[in-house]
Amino acid sequence: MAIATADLFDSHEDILESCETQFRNYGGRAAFHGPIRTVRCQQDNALLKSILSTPGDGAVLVVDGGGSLRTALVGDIIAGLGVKNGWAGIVVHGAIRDSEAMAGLDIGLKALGSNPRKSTKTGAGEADRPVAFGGCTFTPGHWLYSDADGVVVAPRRLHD
Ligand SMILES: O=C([O-])CC(=O)C(=O)O
Repeated sequence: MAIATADLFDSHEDILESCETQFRNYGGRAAFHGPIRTVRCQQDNALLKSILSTPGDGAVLVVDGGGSLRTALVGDIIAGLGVKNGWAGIVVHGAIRDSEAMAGLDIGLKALGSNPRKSTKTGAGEADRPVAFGGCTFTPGHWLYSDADGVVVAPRRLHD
C-alpha cells in the first residue's frame, strides 16, 4: 500500500526531513519506502553495481553522485539487479539511462535526469556513510519514504 509522504509529514513533522531536490520518477513503482543504504560515487558506477548485486531486503539505495548529469550511474541492467535482489528503490542524485526500460521494472527509481553516456567502472567511492543533498541527510539505517510529492527521511520506521 502506498504511504503518502504529505501525510507522514503532517503526523511526524518534528522528526522528518524533507528533501528539496526535484527528482524525476523513472521506476515502475511510483511510491516506495525502506531502510536507507548509501553509496557516494563520482561518474563511476562499479561500487553501486556491486551493492545492488547483494540482497537488498527491502532497502532503498541512496546514490550520491554529486548531482552530476555528465554520466549515467544506473541503467536498466543495474536497476534489474536491484529488482532481482529485493531492493525497494534507488534514489540517484545524478543521472540514469535506459529510462524507457526502467518504467517497466518493479522498483522505485528517482534521479535528476538522464544521459546516454556511461560511467567509468573503477569501483571508486564510499558505501554506507551518511550522504546529504537537498537539505536532507540520508543516514544508513534511517527510513526513506518516497512518492510523487517527494522524498522524506525519518530516524525510524514510521508505518505499521
Ligand atoms: O552499465 C552501466 O554503466 C549502466 C547501464 O547501462 C545499465 O545498468 O544497464
